[in-house]
Amino acid sequence: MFGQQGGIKLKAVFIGAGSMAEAIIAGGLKSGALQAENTYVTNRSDAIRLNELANQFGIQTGYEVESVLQEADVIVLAMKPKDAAAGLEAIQSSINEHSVVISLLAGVGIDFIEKTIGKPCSIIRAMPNTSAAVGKSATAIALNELVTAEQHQSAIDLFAAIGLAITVDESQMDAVTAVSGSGPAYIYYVAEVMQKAGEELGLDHETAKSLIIQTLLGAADMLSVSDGQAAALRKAITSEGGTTEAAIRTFDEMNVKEAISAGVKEAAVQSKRLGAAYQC
Ligand SMILES: NC(=O)C1=CN([C@@H]2O[C@H](COP(=O)(O)OP(=O)(O)OC[C@H]3O[C@@H](n4cnc5c(N)ncnc54)[C@H](OP(=O)(O)O)[C@@H]3O)[C@@H](O)[C@H]2O)C=CC1
Ligand SMILES: O=C(O)[C@@H]1CCC=N1
Repeated sequence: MFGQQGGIKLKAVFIGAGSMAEAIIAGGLKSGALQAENTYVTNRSDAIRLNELANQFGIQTGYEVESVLQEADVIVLAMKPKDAAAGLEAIQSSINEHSVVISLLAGVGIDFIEKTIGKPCSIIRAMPNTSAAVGKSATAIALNELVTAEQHQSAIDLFAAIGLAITVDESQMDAVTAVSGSGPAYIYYVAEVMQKAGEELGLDHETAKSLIIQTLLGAADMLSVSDGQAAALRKAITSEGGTTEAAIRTFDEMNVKEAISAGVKEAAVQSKRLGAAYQC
Protein backbone atom coordinates (compact mmCIF):
# COMPACT_ATOMS: atom_id res chain seq x y z
CA MET A 1 0.00 0.00 0.00
CA PHE A 2 0.99 3.62 -0.17
CA GLY A 3 3.49 5.03 2.30
CA GLN A 4 2.73 7.98 4.55
CA GLN A 5 2.03 11.21 2.74
CA GLY A 6 4.03 14.27 3.74
CA GLY A 7 5.14 17.48 2.06
CA ILE A 8 4.09 17.46 -1.58
CA LYS A 9 4.36 13.73 -2.11
CA LEU A 10 2.18 12.58 -4.95
CA LYS A 11 0.39 9.24 -4.72
CA ALA A 12 0.44 7.90 -8.26
CA VAL A 13 -1.11 4.69 -9.60
CA PHE A 14 -0.02 3.47 -13.02
CA ILE A 15 -2.47 1.23 -14.86
CA GLY A 16 -0.06 -0.47 -17.24
CA ALA A 17 3.57 -1.38 -16.62
CA GLY A 18 5.12 -1.09 -20.07
CA SER A 19 7.87 1.04 -21.52
CA MET A 20 6.13 4.40 -21.05
CA ALA A 21 5.16 3.73 -17.43
CA GLU A 22 8.73 2.61 -16.75
CA ALA A 23 10.21 5.72 -18.39
CA ILE A 24 8.01 8.08 -16.34
CA ILE A 25 8.66 6.16 -13.13
CA ALA A 26 12.42 6.08 -13.74
CA GLY A 27 12.55 9.80 -14.48
CA GLY A 28 10.04 10.72 -11.78
CA LEU A 29 11.91 8.84 -9.06
CA LYS A 30 15.26 10.24 -10.17
CA SER A 31 13.97 13.82 -10.10
CA GLY A 32 12.03 13.39 -6.85
CA ALA A 33 8.67 14.12 -8.51
CA LEU A 34 7.62 10.59 -7.53
CA GLN A 35 8.55 8.64 -4.41
CA ALA A 36 8.90 4.85 -4.51
CA GLU A 37 6.61 4.32 -1.50
CA ASN A 38 3.88 6.43 -3.13
CA THR A 39 4.08 4.90 -6.58
CA TYR A 40 1.92 1.87 -7.33
CA VAL A 41 1.96 -0.01 -10.62
CA THR A 42 -0.33 -2.72 -11.92
CA ASN A 43 -0.78 -4.47 -15.25
CA ARG A 44 -3.17 -6.99 -16.76
CA SER A 45 -1.47 -10.25 -15.81
CA ASP A 46 2.33 -10.11 -16.15
CA ALA A 47 3.39 -10.62 -12.52
CA ILE A 48 7.02 -11.22 -13.52
CA ARG A 49 7.16 -7.74 -15.04
CA LEU A 50 5.69 -6.23 -11.87
CA ASN A 51 8.33 -8.01 -9.79
CA GLU A 52 11.07 -6.66 -12.05
CA LEU A 53 9.79 -3.10 -11.60
CA ALA A 54 9.41 -3.56 -7.83
CA ASN A 55 12.99 -4.84 -7.58
CA GLN A 56 14.41 -2.20 -9.89
CA PHE A 57 12.69 0.84 -8.38
CA GLY A 58 11.46 -0.25 -4.94
CA ILE A 59 7.93 0.80 -5.94
CA GLN A 60 4.65 -0.83 -4.92
CA THR A 61 3.11 -3.29 -7.36
CA GLY A 62 0.19 -5.70 -7.39
CA TYR A 63 -3.37 -6.35 -8.39
CA GLU A 64 -5.27 -5.02 -5.34
CA VAL A 65 -5.89 -1.70 -7.00
CA GLU A 66 -9.27 -0.71 -5.57
CA SER A 67 -8.00 0.77 -2.30
CA VAL A 68 -4.92 2.41 -3.83
CA LEU A 69 -7.06 4.05 -6.50
CA GLN A 70 -9.27 5.62 -3.86
CA GLU A 71 -6.19 7.14 -2.17
CA ALA A 72 -4.49 8.18 -5.41
CA ASP A 73 -3.70 11.78 -6.29
CA VAL A 74 -3.22 10.75 -9.91
CA ILE A 75 -4.21 7.68 -11.90
CA VAL A 76 -2.02 7.25 -14.97
CA LEU A 77 -3.53 5.28 -17.86
CA ALA A 78 -0.50 3.55 -19.39
CA MET A 79 -2.04 0.69 -21.33
CA LYS A 80 -2.24 0.49 -25.13
CA PRO A 81 -5.23 2.26 -26.72
CA LYS A 82 -6.76 -1.10 -27.67
CA ASP A 83 -6.85 -2.04 -23.97
CA ALA A 84 -8.25 1.28 -22.82
CA ALA A 85 -11.92 0.30 -22.61
CA ALA A 86 -11.28 -2.89 -20.63
CA GLY A 87 -8.74 -1.17 -18.40
CA LEU A 88 -11.02 1.79 -17.69
CA GLU A 89 -14.06 -0.37 -17.06
CA ALA A 90 -12.10 -2.40 -14.51
CA ILE A 91 -11.19 0.69 -12.46
CA GLN A 92 -14.29 2.79 -13.17
CA SER A 93 -15.98 2.07 -9.84
CA SER A 94 -12.89 3.24 -7.89
CA ILE A 95 -12.72 6.60 -9.65
CA ASN A 96 -14.47 9.45 -7.88
CA GLU A 97 -15.00 13.18 -8.39
CA HIS A 98 -11.65 13.92 -6.68
CA SER A 99 -9.72 11.64 -9.02
CA VAL A 100 -7.25 13.09 -11.49
CA VAL A 101 -6.81 10.77 -14.47
CA ILE A 102 -3.75 11.27 -16.68
CA SER A 103 -4.09 9.42 -19.97
CA LEU A 104 -1.04 8.57 -22.05
CA LEU A 105 -3.16 6.79 -24.67
CA ALA A 106 -2.10 7.81 -28.18
CA GLY A 107 -5.04 9.06 -30.22
CA VAL A 108 -7.69 8.44 -27.59
CA GLY A 109 -9.75 11.56 -26.93
CA ILE A 110 -10.69 12.99 -23.55
CA ASP A 111 -14.37 12.54 -24.49
CA PHE A 112 -13.93 8.75 -24.81
CA ILE A 113 -12.26 8.55 -21.40
CA GLU A 114 -15.00 10.72 -19.83
CA LYS A 115 -17.70 8.57 -21.38
CA THR A 116 -16.09 5.27 -20.32
CA ILE A 117 -15.54 6.47 -16.75
CA GLY A 118 -19.12 7.68 -16.80
CA LYS A 119 -18.82 10.23 -14.00
CA PRO A 120 -17.30 13.68 -13.75
CA CYS A 121 -13.60 13.82 -12.90
CA SER A 122 -10.51 15.72 -13.96
CA ILE A 123 -8.86 14.27 -17.04
CA ILE A 124 -5.48 15.24 -18.43
CA ARG A 125 -4.43 13.84 -21.79
CA ALA A 126 -0.65 13.71 -21.96
CA MET A 127 1.78 12.81 -24.71
CA PRO A 128 5.27 12.28 -23.25
CA ASN A 129 8.04 10.29 -24.84
CA THR A 130 10.39 7.59 -23.58
CA SER A 131 13.21 10.08 -22.98
CA ALA A 132 11.34 10.63 -19.69
CA ALA A 133 13.62 7.84 -18.40
CA VAL A 134 16.58 10.25 -18.55
CA GLY A 135 14.63 13.37 -17.58
CA LYS A 136 14.38 14.60 -21.18
CA SER A 137 10.81 13.91 -22.28
CA ALA A 138 9.02 16.47 -24.42
CA THR A 139 5.50 16.30 -23.03
CA ALA A 140 2.37 18.12 -24.12
CA ILE A 141 -0.80 18.00 -22.05
CA ALA A 142 -4.43 18.91 -22.75
CA LEU A 143 -7.11 19.27 -20.08
CA ASN A 144 -10.82 18.74 -19.66
CA GLU A 145 -12.84 21.56 -18.13
CA LEU A 146 -12.88 19.98 -14.66
CA VAL A 147 -9.11 20.23 -14.19
CA THR A 148 -8.46 22.90 -11.58
CA ALA A 149 -5.59 25.37 -11.77
CA GLU A 150 -3.90 23.47 -8.94
CA GLN A 151 -4.29 20.08 -10.68
CA HIS A 152 -2.99 21.63 -13.92
CA GLN A 153 0.06 22.95 -12.08
CA SER A 154 0.67 19.55 -10.43
CA ALA A 155 0.59 17.84 -13.83
CA ILE A 156 2.99 20.43 -15.28
CA ASP A 157 5.26 19.94 -12.25
CA LEU A 158 5.21 16.15 -12.69
CA PHE A 159 6.05 16.28 -16.40
CA ALA A 160 8.50 19.17 -15.97
CA ALA A 161 10.38 16.95 -13.54
CA ILE A 162 10.99 14.51 -16.40
CA GLY A 163 11.68 17.05 -19.14
CA LEU A 164 9.86 19.81 -20.99
CA ALA A 165 6.13 20.18 -20.25
CA ILE A 166 3.74 22.38 -22.20
CA THR A 167 -0.04 22.72 -22.42
CA VAL A 168 -1.81 22.58 -25.80
CA ASP A 169 -5.36 22.45 -27.06
CA GLU A 170 -6.51 18.85 -27.46
CA SER A 171 -6.94 19.43 -31.22
CA GLN A 172 -3.12 19.58 -31.49
CA MET A 173 -2.51 16.20 -29.86
CA ASP A 174 -2.31 14.22 -33.13
CA ALA A 175 0.44 16.57 -34.35
CA VAL A 176 2.23 16.41 -30.99
CA THR A 177 2.08 12.60 -31.05
CA ALA A 178 3.55 12.54 -34.58
CA VAL A 179 6.34 15.01 -33.79
CA SER A 180 7.49 14.30 -30.24
CA GLY A 181 5.62 11.19 -29.00
CA SER A 182 7.03 9.03 -31.78
CA GLY A 183 9.92 11.44 -32.44
CA PRO A 184 12.69 9.64 -30.53
CA ALA A 185 12.07 6.58 -32.72
CA TYR A 186 12.84 8.60 -35.87
CA ILE A 187 16.19 9.66 -34.40
CA TYR A 188 16.96 6.06 -33.38
CA TYR A 189 16.09 5.01 -36.95
CA VAL A 190 18.68 7.47 -38.29
CA ALA A 191 21.18 6.25 -35.68
CA GLU A 192 20.63 2.64 -36.76
CA VAL A 193 21.21 3.54 -40.41
CA MET A 194 24.33 5.60 -39.61
CA GLN A 195 25.70 2.75 -37.48
CA LYS A 196 25.27 0.26 -40.33
CA ALA A 197 26.76 2.65 -42.90
CA GLY A 198 29.69 3.44 -40.59
CA GLU A 199 30.46 -0.26 -40.18
CA GLU A 200 30.13 -0.85 -43.92
CA LEU A 201 32.70 1.90 -44.36
CA GLY A 202 35.11 0.00 -42.12
CA LEU A 203 34.58 1.42 -38.61
CA ASP A 204 34.34 -1.12 -35.83
CA HIS A 205 31.03 -1.34 -33.96
CA GLU A 206 32.18 0.45 -30.78
CA THR A 207 33.96 3.26 -32.62
CA ALA A 208 30.95 3.94 -34.85
CA LYS A 209 28.60 3.80 -31.86
CA SER A 210 30.62 6.27 -29.75
CA LEU A 211 30.99 8.71 -32.63
CA ILE A 212 27.27 8.59 -33.46
CA ILE A 213 26.10 9.04 -29.86
CA GLN A 214 28.40 12.02 -29.36
CA THR A 215 27.37 13.48 -32.73
CA LEU A 216 23.66 13.28 -31.78
CA LEU A 217 24.29 14.74 -28.33
CA GLY A 218 26.36 17.58 -29.79
CA ALA A 219 23.82 18.33 -32.52
CA ALA A 220 20.96 18.41 -29.98
CA ASP A 221 22.92 20.81 -27.78
CA MET A 222 23.77 23.02 -30.77
CA LEU A 223 20.10 23.12 -31.78
CA SER A 224 19.17 24.04 -28.24
CA VAL A 225 21.68 26.89 -27.86
CA SER A 226 20.83 28.25 -31.34
CA ASP A 227 17.10 28.21 -30.58
CA GLY A 228 16.32 25.58 -33.22
CA GLN A 229 18.16 27.15 -36.17
CA ALA A 230 18.53 23.78 -37.91
CA ALA A 231 18.92 25.12 -41.45
CA ALA A 232 21.60 27.64 -40.42
CA LEU A 233 23.51 25.00 -38.44
CA ARG A 234 23.38 22.61 -41.40
CA LYS A 235 24.64 25.30 -43.78
CA ALA A 236 27.56 26.04 -41.45
CA ILE A 237 28.73 22.41 -41.86
CA THR A 238 28.18 22.27 -45.62
CA SER A 239 31.32 23.45 -47.43
CA GLU A 240 31.01 24.05 -51.14
CA GLY A 241 32.20 20.95 -52.97
CA GLY A 242 32.67 19.17 -49.66
CA THR A 243 31.52 15.94 -48.05
CA THR A 244 28.34 17.19 -46.38
CA GLU A 245 27.16 18.71 -49.64
CA ALA A 246 27.68 15.32 -51.30
CA ALA A 247 25.63 13.59 -48.60
CA ILE A 248 22.77 16.12 -48.64
CA ARG A 249 22.67 16.08 -52.45
CA THR A 250 22.28 12.29 -52.29
CA PHE A 251 19.54 12.58 -49.66
CA ASP A 252 17.72 15.11 -51.84
CA GLU A 253 18.08 12.94 -54.95
CA MET A 254 16.54 10.07 -52.99
CA ASN A 255 13.68 12.26 -51.65
CA VAL A 256 14.66 11.73 -48.03
CA LYS A 257 13.08 15.07 -47.07
CA GLU A 258 9.74 14.09 -48.57
CA ALA A 259 9.97 10.63 -47.00
CA ILE A 260 10.52 12.03 -43.50
CA SER A 261 7.77 14.60 -43.91
CA ALA A 262 5.36 11.95 -45.20
CA GLY A 263 6.26 9.64 -42.31
CA VAL A 264 5.64 12.29 -39.64
CA LYS A 265 2.31 13.22 -41.26
CA GLU A 266 1.30 9.55 -41.50
CA ALA A 267 1.94 9.21 -37.77
CA ALA A 268 -0.54 12.06 -37.19
CA VAL A 269 -3.07 10.33 -39.45
CA GLN A 270 -2.54 7.10 -37.50
CA SER A 271 -3.13 8.98 -34.25
CA LYS A 272 -6.44 10.20 -35.70
CA ARG A 273 -7.28 6.65 -36.83
CA LEU A 274 -6.59 5.32 -33.34
CA GLY A 275 -8.85 8.04 -31.96
CA ALA A 276 -11.61 7.27 -34.49
CA ALA A 277 -11.75 3.73 -33.13
CA TYR A 278 -12.52 5.22 -29.70
CA GLN A 279 -15.25 7.72 -30.51
CA CYS A 280 -18.19 8.01 -28.17
N1 LIG B 1 6.03 3.90 -25.89
C1 LIG B 1 6.06 5.18 -26.18
O1 LIG B 1 7.04 5.73 -26.67
C2 LIG B 1 4.86 6.03 -25.88
C3 LIG B 1 3.66 5.47 -25.55
N2 LIG B 1 2.58 6.25 -25.28
C4 LIG B 1 1.32 5.64 -24.90
O2 LIG B 1 1.53 5.02 -23.65
C5 LIG B 1 0.70 3.88 -23.56
C6 LIG B 1 1.53 2.70 -23.13
O3 LIG B 1 2.47 2.41 -24.13
P1 LIG B 1 3.67 1.41 -23.88
O4 LIG B 1 4.22 1.62 -22.50
O5 LIG B 1 4.57 1.52 -25.04
O6 LIG B 1 2.86 0.01 -23.89
P2 LIG B 1 3.36 -1.45 -23.47
O7 LIG B 1 2.76 -2.40 -24.43
O8 LIG B 1 4.82 -1.45 -23.25
O9 LIG B 1 2.64 -1.67 -22.05
C7 LIG B 1 1.26 -1.76 -21.91
C8 LIG B 1 0.94 -2.16 -20.49
O10 LIG B 1 -0.48 -2.08 -20.31
C9 LIG B 1 -0.88 -3.21 -19.53
N3 LIG B 1 -2.31 -3.46 -19.68
C10 LIG B 1 -3.00 -3.85 -20.77
N4 LIG B 1 -4.31 -3.99 -20.47
C11 LIG B 1 -4.46 -3.67 -19.17
C12 LIG B 1 -5.56 -3.63 -18.29
N5 LIG B 1 -6.78 -3.94 -18.70
N6 LIG B 1 -5.33 -3.27 -17.01
C13 LIG B 1 -4.07 -2.96 -16.57
N7 LIG B 1 -2.99 -2.98 -17.37
C14 LIG B 1 -3.18 -3.33 -18.66
C15 LIG B 1 0.00 -4.32 -20.03
O11 LIG B 1 -0.03 -5.39 -19.11
P3 LIG B 1 0.26 -6.93 -19.52
O12 LIG B 1 1.69 -6.95 -19.98
O13 LIG B 1 0.01 -7.70 -18.26
O14 LIG B 1 -0.70 -7.25 -20.62
C16 LIG B 1 1.34 -3.57 -20.11
O15 LIG B 1 1.94 -3.53 -18.83
C17 LIG B 1 0.02 3.68 -24.90
O16 LIG B 1 -1.31 4.10 -24.83
C18 LIG B 1 0.82 4.56 -25.84
O17 LIG B 1 -0.01 5.09 -26.83
C19 LIG B 1 2.65 7.61 -25.27
C20 LIG B 1 3.83 8.22 -25.58
C21 LIG B 1 5.01 7.50 -25.99
O1 LIG C 1 3.67 4.28 -31.39
C1 LIG C 1 2.77 4.62 -30.61
O2 LIG C 1 1.58 4.43 -30.89
C2 LIG C 1 3.13 5.32 -29.33
C3 LIG C 1 2.56 6.69 -29.25
C4 LIG C 1 3.72 7.63 -29.38
C5 LIG C 1 4.89 6.76 -29.30
N1 LIG C 1 4.55 5.51 -29.24
